[in-house]
Amino acid sequence: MTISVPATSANLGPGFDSLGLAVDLRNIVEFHQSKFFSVCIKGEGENNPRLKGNNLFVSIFNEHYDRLTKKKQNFKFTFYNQIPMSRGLGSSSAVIVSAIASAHEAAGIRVSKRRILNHALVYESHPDNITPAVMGGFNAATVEKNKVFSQKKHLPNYIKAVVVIPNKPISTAKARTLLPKSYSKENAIYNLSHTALSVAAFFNEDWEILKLASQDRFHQKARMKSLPELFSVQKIAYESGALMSTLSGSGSTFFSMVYDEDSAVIASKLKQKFPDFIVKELDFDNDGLIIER
Ligand SMILES: Nc1ncnc2c1ncn2[C@@H]1O[C@H](COP(=O)(O)OP(=O)(O)OP(=O)(O)O)[C@@H](O)[C@H]1O
Ligand SMILES: N[C@@H](CCO)C(=O)O
Repeated sequence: MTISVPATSANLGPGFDSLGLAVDLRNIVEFHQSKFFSVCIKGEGENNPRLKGNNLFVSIFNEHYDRLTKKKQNFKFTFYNQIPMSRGLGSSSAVIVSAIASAHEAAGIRVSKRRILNHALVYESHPDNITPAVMGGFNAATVEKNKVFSQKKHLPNYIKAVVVIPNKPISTAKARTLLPKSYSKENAIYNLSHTALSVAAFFNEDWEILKLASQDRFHQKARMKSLPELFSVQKIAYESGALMSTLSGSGSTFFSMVYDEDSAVIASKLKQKFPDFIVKELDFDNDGLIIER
């Protein structure tokens, strides 16, 4: 059985805890029943001894497998990880979604994507990463009574993502403590109107308005101060022709949306200016969670 889940970029500027999209960078897990429990990791996290034992995936998998089957069973898991951890590309969401989907498959229970998404909400209370991780594409999402309500837009292949991944991990939990406890009415209206405009722009494929629509007053500045090079990353991305350029999730990655034809030039300028950071040109992902039986 193979389960794969894409990386995601959340917030997209003003849409704090509500907007997100999926990019074509995946964590894949293969597993089968076995006499002994074992974990083999290839790619991101392969040198991290903490992931070899009862990691986030394994604990969520066991919780759901035990609940669904009322049985204990050992599995051999092999992970092929492409999503860098704690860089704002939704590594935790990918792991959560993958573990829940894997447990249902292992138990022989077919379940809808919507139900997997609602289970994921138990482990990550904001829906902006878990929704595109499950559904793919661009998503606007909210939570009511412990359920995710979301709308998806398929992203066309003539736009691409350019992500700049600094060598500094940022924990989401810690990055959330940097934010103000309250916002002024003026700033709340600013973010509300820019989020509304962003959603309309995505659904109408009006990419040129995103530079303006994706401005934010809730979280980016406070978080970017912990890695001030990000202000230059954003400036260079815009000078080179990016359609929008925003902190990805809680950072440290910076996400830019670009026209396909500009992608190589923008990525090469960013690589030249930030040789210590990883720069990747990525397609958007419209599939989300994929289960191969
Ligand atoms: N491949 C993995 N295997 C097991 N656990 C993982 C894996 N990737 C991430 N995690 C867990 O998720 C944590 C990182 O989650 P965190 O929310 O801080 O970052 P992120 O999801 O990468 O960023 P963001 O939510 O801003 O997009 C790690 O410390 C680890 O506990
Ligand atoms: N909306 C979340 C995304 C990171 O998981 C945040 O910015 O804290």
